[in-house]
Amino acid sequence: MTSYALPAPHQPPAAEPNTVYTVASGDLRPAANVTCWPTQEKLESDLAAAVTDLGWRIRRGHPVDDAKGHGFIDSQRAGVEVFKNIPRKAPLIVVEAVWQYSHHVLAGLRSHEGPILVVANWSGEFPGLVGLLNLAGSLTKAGRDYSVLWSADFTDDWARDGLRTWLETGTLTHDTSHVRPLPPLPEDPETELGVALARQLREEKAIIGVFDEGCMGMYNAIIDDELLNPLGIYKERLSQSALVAEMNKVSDEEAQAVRAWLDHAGMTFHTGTDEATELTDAQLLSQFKMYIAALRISDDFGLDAVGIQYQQGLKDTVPASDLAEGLLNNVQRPPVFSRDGARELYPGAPLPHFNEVDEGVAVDSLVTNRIWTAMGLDPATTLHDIRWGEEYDGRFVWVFEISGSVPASHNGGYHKSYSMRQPPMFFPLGGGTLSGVSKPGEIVWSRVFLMDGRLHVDLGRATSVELPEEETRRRLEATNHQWPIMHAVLHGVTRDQFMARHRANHLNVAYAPDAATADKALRAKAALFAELGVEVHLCGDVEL
Ligand SMILES: C[C@H](O)[C@@H](O)[C@@H](O)C(=O)CO
Repeated sequence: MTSYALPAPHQPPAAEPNTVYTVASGDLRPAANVTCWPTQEKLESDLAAAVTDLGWRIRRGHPVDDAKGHGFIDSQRAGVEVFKNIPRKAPLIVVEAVWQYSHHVLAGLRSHEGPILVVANWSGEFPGLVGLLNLAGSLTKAGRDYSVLWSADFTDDWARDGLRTWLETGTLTHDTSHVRPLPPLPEDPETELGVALARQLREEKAIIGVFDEGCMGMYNAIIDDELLNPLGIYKERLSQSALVAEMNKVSDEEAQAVRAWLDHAGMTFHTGTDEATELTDAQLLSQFKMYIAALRISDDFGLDAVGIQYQQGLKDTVPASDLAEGLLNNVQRPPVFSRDGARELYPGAPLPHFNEVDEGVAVDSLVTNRIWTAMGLDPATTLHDIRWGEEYDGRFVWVFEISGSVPASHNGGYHKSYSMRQPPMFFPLGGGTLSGVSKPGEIVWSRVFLMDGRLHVDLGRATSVELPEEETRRRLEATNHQWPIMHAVLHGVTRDQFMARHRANHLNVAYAPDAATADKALRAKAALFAELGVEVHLCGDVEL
């Protein structure tokens, strides 16, 4: 008999027959959880109706907290506790109408032994589809099997059939026949360029600056050094507090000069005076200080790309990082000098910025910057959230909409770009966006992701299309009108194929002047990644 205080083994409850358990992962920010809760309730009741009609019972795995005003799992700890009371082998549905932090549920999902389904409502109102895609990417990285499903309200046959299949078999497979492995590439100038740039990267190495790794539970967005370093890419781990310290050293005059440059370039700032709900001149001044500080620290550390987490910690300290991020990603941007004024920093070039410190985006932005620059193209690149989409005029047109900024060239220049206050529920201290409607044109889209312990990249082609002003407005109002939007038509990939395959909430986009050049740039990118040992997948109609 031991005298030690042995913990009593935990006994999860046994699964009940014909019962499906549900959990809902939320944001960390109470304002977001409370605001989004009615929409989540509606999705949960739609789903429950469908599950019940199929002859199953639904049981919520955790109660609604009346004092908090919502029923979301709002921290990793809360998730760990919830999963203690969920039968290990029961079928489990993660239900998401909102942007959620995957790490709230990842610990529980990793050790869950029953089938897992992640569902979201096909709606732009809140980033629920974005939440689903992040969890899918995170589970893929974790090597945990799961299925996914989406529907406007779970009354349609497609969703009900899918639900039935998952309930009966524990798995749901979608058509992903649009994905194929990279065939041998032709020996041409694009392949030569991709291979040469890959070798340069591996030999000469690059450094990405990461201001506080691991944003909003995005486990999929952290690439281990062991997988990153063989590409020639190394992380410089930086603290957001150093960024604030550096911001405090920037003078008001320097920040005002950035504002004056942008005013002169024709950018519109929608300002007011109420700090709580409007964009103010003071918020903007702080954002320009961040832009200057980020460049100075990047110069100090010799960075080739930089990412600012912002959404934890910094969101309670200074206004949004987005405006700085959009500026960094553009070729034409307000000049910034070293502290002694002697040198312009990164003159005439973007410093690729990866929003939300998504390291898959970091790798992608870095190589895109190099390929596009070498080809003499505009290297401005950005990530977008895969937010939502609907048919327009017989085509499925995606709403790609990142939560705050794109390089101005994507909007057709600063004179077509505007800045609006970030939504208070996510951004208590405000700050402006760098928004606009992405110009029509040919694009290459891509996503670097982790699967089976390896790096992969999906590559495809798309067209950014122009929609009538009224339809653009409708789409903005149906989502976040403050954020930059791209109307994207993917080449040879249906809505459901894309949703089924994509392993992240983000994708990268870069423009080319015409279709033939976009195909060439994609080819160079494929060659570069293949040379680096990244597994390349071509998605949809891709001309090699
Ligand atoms: C402000 C929100 O938290 C956003 O950051 C979120 O919707 C995302 O963009 C996730 O990619």
